[in-house]
Amino acid sequence: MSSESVVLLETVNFAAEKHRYQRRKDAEQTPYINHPIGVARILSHEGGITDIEVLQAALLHDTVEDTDTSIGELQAIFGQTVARIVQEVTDDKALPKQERKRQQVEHAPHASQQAKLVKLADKLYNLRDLNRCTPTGWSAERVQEYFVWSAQVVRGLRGTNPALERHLEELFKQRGVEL
Ligand SMILES: Nc1nc2c(ncn2[C@@H]2O[C@H](COP(=O)(O)OP(=O)(O)O)[C@@H](OP(=O)(O)OP(=O)(O)O)[C@H]2O)c(=O)[nH]1
Ligand SMILES: [Mn+2]
Repeated sequence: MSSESVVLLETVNFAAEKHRYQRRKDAEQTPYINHPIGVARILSHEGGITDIEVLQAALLHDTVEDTDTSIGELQAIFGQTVARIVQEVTDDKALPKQERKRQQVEHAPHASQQAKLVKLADKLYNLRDLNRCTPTGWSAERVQEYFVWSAQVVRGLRGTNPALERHLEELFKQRGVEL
């Protein structure tokens, strides 16, 4: 087996252990790990991305935001580049939700190319997930608002990956949201 396959298995195993007790917000309570795996898979399968550190960061992208994982821990195990990409896509959960959402829009254009790729795939996965089913307790208005806010973030990520951006554009168009 190639050394990159070994690295990816170590990474997906780490993420699976960290997200072990988390579930998605859908009625079936899908295991949360399906999301980071799906984000990494969008990057490789649809985005044509082969940069191993980007794929690792995709697998780990919600560990710091949503589990007890620290950036230092990621740096020690997976190295500085992977840790830095995850840091760039991690929201500060100490901030009020509205401020967190505003900062994503503000920070998107200044992120590294690697972080922009992870962000694009994250949004693409979550928007497709919203089309698949509505999270428990979400109104149709809240779903539409998530599309409108996502378009504001994606606007700042443009010029990064044509294939992913084309898919996102189509999803916004279906919702009547201007990109
Ligand atoms: N569409 C969808 N999303 C779900 C589901 N379960 C969990 N999520 C997560 O919920 C987040 C979006 O919900 P919000 O209410 O806007 O945000 P919050 O959880 O941070 O408060 C996303 O976080 P994120 O990945 O960190 O992205 P971001 O939206 O914060 O950028 C997404 O991964 C689900 O069943 N469907
Ligand atoms: Mn995510």
